[in-house]
Amino acid sequence: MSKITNLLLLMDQPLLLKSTLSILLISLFLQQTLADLDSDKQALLKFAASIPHGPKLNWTSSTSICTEWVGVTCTPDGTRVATLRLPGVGLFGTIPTNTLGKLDALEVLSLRSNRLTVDLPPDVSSIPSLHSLFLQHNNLSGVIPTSLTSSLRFLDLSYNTFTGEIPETIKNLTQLTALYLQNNSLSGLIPNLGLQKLKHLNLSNNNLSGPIPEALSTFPANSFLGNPFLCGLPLTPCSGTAPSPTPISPITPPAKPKKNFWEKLSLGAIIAIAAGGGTILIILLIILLVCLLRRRGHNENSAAGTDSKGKSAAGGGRAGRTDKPKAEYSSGVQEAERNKLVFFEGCSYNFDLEDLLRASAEVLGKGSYGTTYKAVLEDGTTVVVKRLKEVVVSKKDFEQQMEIIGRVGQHQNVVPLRAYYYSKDEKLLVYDYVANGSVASALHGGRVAGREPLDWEARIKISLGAARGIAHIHLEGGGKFIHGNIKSSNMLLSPELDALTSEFGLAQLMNAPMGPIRLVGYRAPEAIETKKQTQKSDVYSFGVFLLELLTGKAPLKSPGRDEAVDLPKWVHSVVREEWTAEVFDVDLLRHPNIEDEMVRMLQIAMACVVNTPDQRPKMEEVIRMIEEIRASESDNRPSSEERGMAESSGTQGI
Ligand SMILES: Nc1ncnc2c1ncn2[C@@H]1O[C@H](COP(=O)(O)OP(=O)(O)OP(=O)(O)O)[C@@H](O)[C@H]1O
Repeated sequence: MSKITNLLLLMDQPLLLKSTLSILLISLFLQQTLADLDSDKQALLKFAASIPHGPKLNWTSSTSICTEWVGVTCTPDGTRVATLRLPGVGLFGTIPTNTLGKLDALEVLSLRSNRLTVDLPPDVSSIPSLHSLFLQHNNLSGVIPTSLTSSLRFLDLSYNTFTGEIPETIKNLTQLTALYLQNNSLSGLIPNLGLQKLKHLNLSNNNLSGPIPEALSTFPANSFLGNPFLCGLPLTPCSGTAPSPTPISPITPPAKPKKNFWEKLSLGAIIAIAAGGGTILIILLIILLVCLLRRRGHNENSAAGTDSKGKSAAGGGRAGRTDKPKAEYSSGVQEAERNKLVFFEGCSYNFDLEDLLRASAEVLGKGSYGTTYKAVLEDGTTVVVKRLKEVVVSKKDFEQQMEIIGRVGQHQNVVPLRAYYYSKDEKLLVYDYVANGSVASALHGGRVAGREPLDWEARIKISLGAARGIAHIHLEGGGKFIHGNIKSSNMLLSPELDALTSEFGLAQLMNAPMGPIRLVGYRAPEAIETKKQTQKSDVYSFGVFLLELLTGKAPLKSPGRDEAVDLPKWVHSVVREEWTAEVFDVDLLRHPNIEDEMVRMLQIAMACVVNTPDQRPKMEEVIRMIEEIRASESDNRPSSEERGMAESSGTQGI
């Protein structure tokens, strides 16, 4: 406010005075921001000096906090520390007060998988801007602080030894989407958390008791398992005799058996068993030690780069955390760059590269631009990781392209790119995982259990969603931006059958900017000829996609299929004489009164695949034409409810 007043006052001053004062203000502002960053730096240096840690922490007062310090990233303007991620860096002992708590612009704090003990200082849990706090897998004890900052969206205190009750103040964390408190020693009742945004909850393996609040009954049972005295949905109903949660009437322990096995044995027998057992134990310990040493040797080799790329899943990562398979895509990630996963703004994921590399990964497919994996992280978060091959552009160009893709991805019909990683040897893209699969698998995947063919309404909805996604990419990407890879396996489906277009903007990064030869079925003739794609060639590919939806035929060769069909050519040949029903997917012909709409859609598709690029419609026109069909669909035909039983077998989506 005072700055604004100062500026207003300036308006009445002579020009020289104005400029002098402006410079003064700017320099004051700069001094302030430098002071803020310096105070963050001092707080972190004090933190590092007060807590024993491993050799990974390379923080020194002479190096740049924002660009050189391990685990630190700054705000985009470089004036404050925004995230601090120090997983598994050997932090040992108590989190010192008056250190991290001073980072009052901190948004993400991850100190997980260290050996932190004693309690969590309230000045850390109450940092005002903190939205994600990861302290899992430590030895933190004491009670959970009541002063948790209200901006928290993600709180993970699991695998510690916190005691006492879950603080009632958690109810005030209205932004909270994930709460992980499993594997602690928490007791007492679960507070009635009416948190609207809470999507992930795990309170398992504690000593919680009493009824599960109704607001939490929709979470799965494994959110609560391992608390012997919890009851109510989703666990077993509470009986009238459920033990009281308060310590006033302690739970009666079950009656002991009269005489146990050991009591029945003589002293001599016990000594003999103990001696034998001791020997076995020593042998087991030696075997375990040998295994550990061998495994360690293997890991060191991997870190030194002797592990070959392409192994399906190599052994685990850091010492002490060797139980998880390591994702294949981790092989080209350099040790020094492990914290350089670049997230886009607005992304609610809270993991770092370490997490991603430790995720269990399953190959979804090997596409033209690389291999695609489904990665499940330790906290259950599932994402898709695309490992790009043959990227030819410079790091700067790559980052610029990512910037556009990240920005353009913000649309309901586009699968957003959430993060990327770039190094000399490895380029990874992280997308949301879309569990419903692609239009390709819905159309050509056969009758997998519970999956019905897509009906006409679903296909119109998919066409419209896909068209809207592509139009958005064309518009928002800045005039000449193209999708470049339109095909049915890149059109994913939401549970409501909204089409989500994915993998756009990658052709520009690759060796063959025109895209792979196997995409030829979707490729516009001029794009094949000139090896150059345009928005008009995207329209052509979209036309082929529409023909695929109408005919049920795949324009690409796929496993188990001998021939790919040149759809535009085939449709031309069939309809040359007259528009004929033979073109349409037999699964569609079961539905009455839709021929007219299908023919109109066929006309749109054929307009998109005309040979002359300039004669093809723009995507906005395509949207308008499909919307008209959709409007007439609701005018002319009975609703699904009215069709009722007659069609019930054919109207489900997937
Ligand atoms: N975000 C996602 N969620 C769920 N499945 C996905 C996601 N992205 C891709 N897939 C699926 O993973 C599989 C492999 O994808 P990939 O992109 O590697 O191959 P492709 O689509 O056949 O080829 P291309 O690289 O040319 O796009 C495809 O079946 C695709 O539908």
